[in-house]
Amino acid sequence: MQCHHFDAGRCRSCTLLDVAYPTQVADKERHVRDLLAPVLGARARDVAWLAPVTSAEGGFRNKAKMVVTGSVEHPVIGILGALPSGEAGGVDLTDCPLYPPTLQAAFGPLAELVTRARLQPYDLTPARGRVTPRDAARRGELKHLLVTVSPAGELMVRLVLRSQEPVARVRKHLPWLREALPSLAVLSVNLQPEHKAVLEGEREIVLTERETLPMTLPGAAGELTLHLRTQSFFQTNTAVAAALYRQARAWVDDAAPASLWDLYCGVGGFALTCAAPGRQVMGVELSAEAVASAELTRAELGASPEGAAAMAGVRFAAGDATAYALAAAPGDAPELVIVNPPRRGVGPELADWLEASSARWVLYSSCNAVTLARDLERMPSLRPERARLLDMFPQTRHYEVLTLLTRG
Ligand SMILES: C[S@@+](CC[C@H](N)C(=O)[O-])C[C@H]1O[C@@H](n2cnc3c(N)ncnc32)[C@H](O)[C@@H]1O
Repeated sequence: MQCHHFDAGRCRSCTLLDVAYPTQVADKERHVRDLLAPVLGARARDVAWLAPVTSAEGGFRNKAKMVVTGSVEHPVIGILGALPSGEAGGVDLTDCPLYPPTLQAAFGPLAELVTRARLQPYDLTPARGRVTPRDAARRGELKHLLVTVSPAGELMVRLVLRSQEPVARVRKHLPWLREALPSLAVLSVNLQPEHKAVLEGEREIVLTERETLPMTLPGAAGELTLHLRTQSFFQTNTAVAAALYRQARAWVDDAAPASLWDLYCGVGGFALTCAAPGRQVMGVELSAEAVASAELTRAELGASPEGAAAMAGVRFAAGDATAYALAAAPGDAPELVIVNPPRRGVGPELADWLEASSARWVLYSSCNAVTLARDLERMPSLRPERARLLDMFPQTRHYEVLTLLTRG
């Protein structure tokens, strides 16, 4: 992949851009095997590694998390980086080649919305000394633009604002935005009043009638449409996410558990893919918005004659995954537990509970092999039997790895 921002030194996010793609994938597989080898010891030889799932080298990111700098008249949508002058400032990344053309095309109309609705970009540089009310007023309103594109090319746009003050102006210009950006499905304002480096706040105001973005993925048996509400996690690379859920479904079907949990379930990708008639499925997730998204998909799938039997046993709950597991006696565990935690891993408490539990299989999907190795160390009774690397994040050192652990 070629990138003029990388070549000019304006953006260095793609740390592997100089490395040929097949070498990136081979290095990642070596990395995860090397990390797991000391933890697994002789058991490392028994792991059946499937060929890695590769990705398109560019245009694969379904979500842009952009900082907005510059002025109302000339907003800069991109990142905070080093300007040629050496000072920190906004770097325009609207043509970043990691985004598909449908996502790149959204930034022109969105920049114009900033100007029309007078959305003063927020000054994200750290405040020096005492901040007077006048300084605070000058610091602006618009912090980030969060844009997600669905496989059908529809968009969810979230404006992260300091306060509610500009919301009426955004509403006023919504009819214009719909015309300028016909692919707009969901527009919302997220309020993040604090002056700190946090991407988004807790409060969300949805300005469109539609509240969810349908993400239609090729599934194991036909298509699967997952609903995505605001404030819900979705895997970054839609095509590789679809492959991840298909692989999970294949391994779960081989194990054929009568009951399973999907911990850290997000909008329910694993739970809904792995549901089957007669199978009890419980998804647990911290974000209430993500759980509402998963519930909506379950209801939709359950309304069709083909889906009704599979969805009959599916439930979701909002809450902490570890607390949910620890509230159950280890002997009451389901036959199979899927875990897909954030980068920090499942942590010692949940790993110890899984180790002591009656679960016969754990399907662990990890975006950080360092914490995966640490968690596996605490689960010596659960032996990785199959594993597969899925290259969710080309051009970077990151990757996803899925492994099926079987109680030895
Ligand atoms: C890597 S994402 C996986 C989401 C989902 N499995 C998927 O495929 O899209 C991790 C998820 O864990 C959720 N999460 C973070 N901390 C959690 C916790 N303590 N308990 C439950 N869920 C949590 C996040 O909101 C996020 O949706």
